[in-house]
Amino acid sequence: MYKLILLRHGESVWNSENRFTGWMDVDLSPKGEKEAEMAGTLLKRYNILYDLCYTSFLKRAIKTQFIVAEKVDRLWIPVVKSWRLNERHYGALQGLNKKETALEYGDEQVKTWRRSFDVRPPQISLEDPRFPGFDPRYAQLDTAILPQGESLEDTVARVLPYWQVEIAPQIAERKTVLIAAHGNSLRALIMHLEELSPEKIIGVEIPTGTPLIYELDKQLKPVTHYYLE
Ligand SMILES: O=C(O)[C@@H](CO)OP(=O)(O)O
Repeated sequence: MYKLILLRHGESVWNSENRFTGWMDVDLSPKGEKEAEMAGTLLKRYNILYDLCYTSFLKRAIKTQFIVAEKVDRLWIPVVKSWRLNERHYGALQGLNKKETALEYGDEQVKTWRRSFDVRPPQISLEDPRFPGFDPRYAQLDTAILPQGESLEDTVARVLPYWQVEIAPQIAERKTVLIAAHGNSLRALIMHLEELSPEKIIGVEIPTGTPLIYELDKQLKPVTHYYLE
């Protein structure tokens, strides 16, 4: 059996303030740090050791995996970072309070922006300071591929090639992989792993800082999955 650990970062400061976050590089809240520690404690308790870690370019995920690695005393494990594991880019919604946005645009509209498969949030312009082209961490990338606001479908389109080309071959070599990422980049991956329809993925929510274990067969199809608690 092949094992994969999916871990959404611990609660961020903007999670606690109920703000759309996306590619904004928001730190963990004190509660989020505790959640990350707990995730490490659980992996240790169940003796689920990993050989390789993938994370995003965003500090809430990077710090989460670091705290976990410290807890399981595996700070030496290789960590590979990729922008492709970043959270879904929330466009012009980034920074707004979700409740206030619902009061202004209605619950249905906000639900559509948050959970529909193919509806993009309002886009940011190329001049907007939130455009990733201004951020040195994306300087190596062609600006044409940098998002101005993504749907889940767009997120799947950038996460999936990374899974197929980089991560899946490592698992096939019997490495246990930890992916420390984000609510929607992990939903994108789960949608692929479980072959979920756009209707089915709407109902999938991933809690912060809780290890989700997938046991996979030789074809890397899920046999079972469960959260550690
Ligand atoms: O704000 C965000 O970036 C995400 C994750 O916190 O929010 P949502 O769950 O609404 O997609």
